[in-house]
Amino acid sequence: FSMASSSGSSGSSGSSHAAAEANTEEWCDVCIIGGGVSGMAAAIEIASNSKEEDTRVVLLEADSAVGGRVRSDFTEDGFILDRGFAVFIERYPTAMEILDYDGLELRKFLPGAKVKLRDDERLATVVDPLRERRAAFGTLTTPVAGVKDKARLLPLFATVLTKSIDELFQMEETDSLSCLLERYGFSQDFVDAFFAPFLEGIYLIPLEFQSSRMLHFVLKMIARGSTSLPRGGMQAVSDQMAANAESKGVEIKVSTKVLSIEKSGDLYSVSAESEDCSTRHIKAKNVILATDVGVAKNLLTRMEGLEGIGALPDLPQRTVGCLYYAFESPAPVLEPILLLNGEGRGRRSSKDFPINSICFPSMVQNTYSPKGFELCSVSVLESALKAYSTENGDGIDYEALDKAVRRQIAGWFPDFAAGILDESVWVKKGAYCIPNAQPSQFGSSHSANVSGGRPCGSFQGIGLPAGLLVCGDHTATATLNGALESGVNAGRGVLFRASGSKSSSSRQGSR
Ligand SMILES: Cc1cc2nc3c(=O)[nH]c(=O)nc-3n(C[C@H](O)[C@H](O)[C@H](O)COP(=O)(O)OP(=O)(O)OC[C@H]3O[C@@H](n4cnc5c(N)ncnc54)[C@H](O)[C@@H]3O)c2cc1C
Repeated sequence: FSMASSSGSSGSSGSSHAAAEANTEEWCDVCIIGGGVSGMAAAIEIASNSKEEDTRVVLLEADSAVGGRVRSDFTEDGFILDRGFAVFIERYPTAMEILDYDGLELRKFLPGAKVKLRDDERLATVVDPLRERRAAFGTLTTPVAGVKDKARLLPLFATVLTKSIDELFQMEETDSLSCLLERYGFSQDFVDAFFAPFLEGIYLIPLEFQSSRMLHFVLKMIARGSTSLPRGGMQAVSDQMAANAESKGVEIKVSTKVLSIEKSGDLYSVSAESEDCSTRHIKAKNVILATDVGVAKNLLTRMEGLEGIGALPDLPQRTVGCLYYAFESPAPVLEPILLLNGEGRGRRSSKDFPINSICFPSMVQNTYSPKGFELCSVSVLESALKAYSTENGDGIDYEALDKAVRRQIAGWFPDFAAGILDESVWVKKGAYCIPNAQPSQFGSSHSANVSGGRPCGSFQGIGLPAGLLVCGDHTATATLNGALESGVNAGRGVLFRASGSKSSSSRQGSR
């Protein structure tokens, strides 16, 4: 991450255990590597359902706090900066099972979006017909969509609402762009103005590289429920999971980076380096590898007998950027709604027009800014970030990107332009570039586009020894829900092994 003007976020209370004893050897039943939401879901599943009362579950997290890609920073002057713009999609089935929504104190976005169209100073409003009952269907998307496009929304919504998630994932797969243009017959103009900025903001990749399964899945989730932000930022999701796991006896050790896994007899030996550079060796009956796909591949490849994993093609990863601005109230848009750049090709996610979407998180959840101030979050996709990569190619020219972003926002809100262009009025609070934000969701043999999660006892088709399991969003869908369900799968895999039962109720396969 690269960021400015913010302090670190709070870690889990498990951090107190992180001070390593030098070169000690420990023992546990389950060692979980990675404290993102998938690893924590696995830990909770095991700790909640283990038949053995004294099952010892240890979770090792390389970073200084849990959460992985679901983290926030808290500035000293009272702003919450999620590490990349993210929303909480309430309808996710596994999130509904695992998380305490009341505890998150969610505040909802308005359904729909406001869209900046080319050559139109006003922002057009797109209303979700299913939840905004006051809107007559014909006026839903004016002026974003023509009459034919409005009519074509009906079969799309009928599909996502009448089919179950599993049925949607079983439909013939194509890329999302072909699906929208050819299967549903939408016009290119409507796709460019609405679907592209909306969906690409969620999946971080152009529609042609995105599975139609994900298109149907995300539309179903959004049509059926609300999107929202937690009171404590997205980090609250991770902190709640960590607290839940710890309350059930899981030991979370942060600042503990796993260097290797070895199999010795029936046990695994996990070596990890702590912050003070001491090494800890943990013997475990079971290991769950809950890191991102790149780290998982590296650790597995170095294990005896699994060297073949190294020859597998790397799963492409998607990068996303996010800029934050703080300014005195009022915000240019007073409703809690997402703003999309619907200006079309060449004027979205390009060098001169880098913005994909904008949000004022403080209008959704007022904890995101101190009283009297607002926060603006600007999402910038990979193609625009590339246009601002530094000469040596390993960084982003944030100063130039910031200028282009301000110019573009000022064009959207001419009445606020002077303040937006003035760095002392709209103060840049943070700039993030998140590489490996999401694994590819389409086009390779192990894309992350599987409902329920792939079998956790293998890595991209290569079987793993008993007791070694893999989870993470790269094994399901590249979403919070995918990560959670893959973690539950892996947890059940461990429980199944412990039970020694032959009758499979585990989720070694799909849920
Ligand atoms: C900016 C952004 C916005 C997003 N927005 C949304 C959204 O709106 N809706 C949605 O559904 N999804 C969204 N996602 C996707 C979602 O956040 C991820 O799919 C999910 O969080 C992945 O969780 P995970 O547990 O699989 O992996 P991770 O979160 O990557 O967790 C892996 C953990 O392993 C740790 N680790 C790595 N190496 C080691 C090691 N050697 N030893 C110990 N620990 C290690 C890492 O530090 C990390 O904590 C977004 C992602 C990003 C980046």
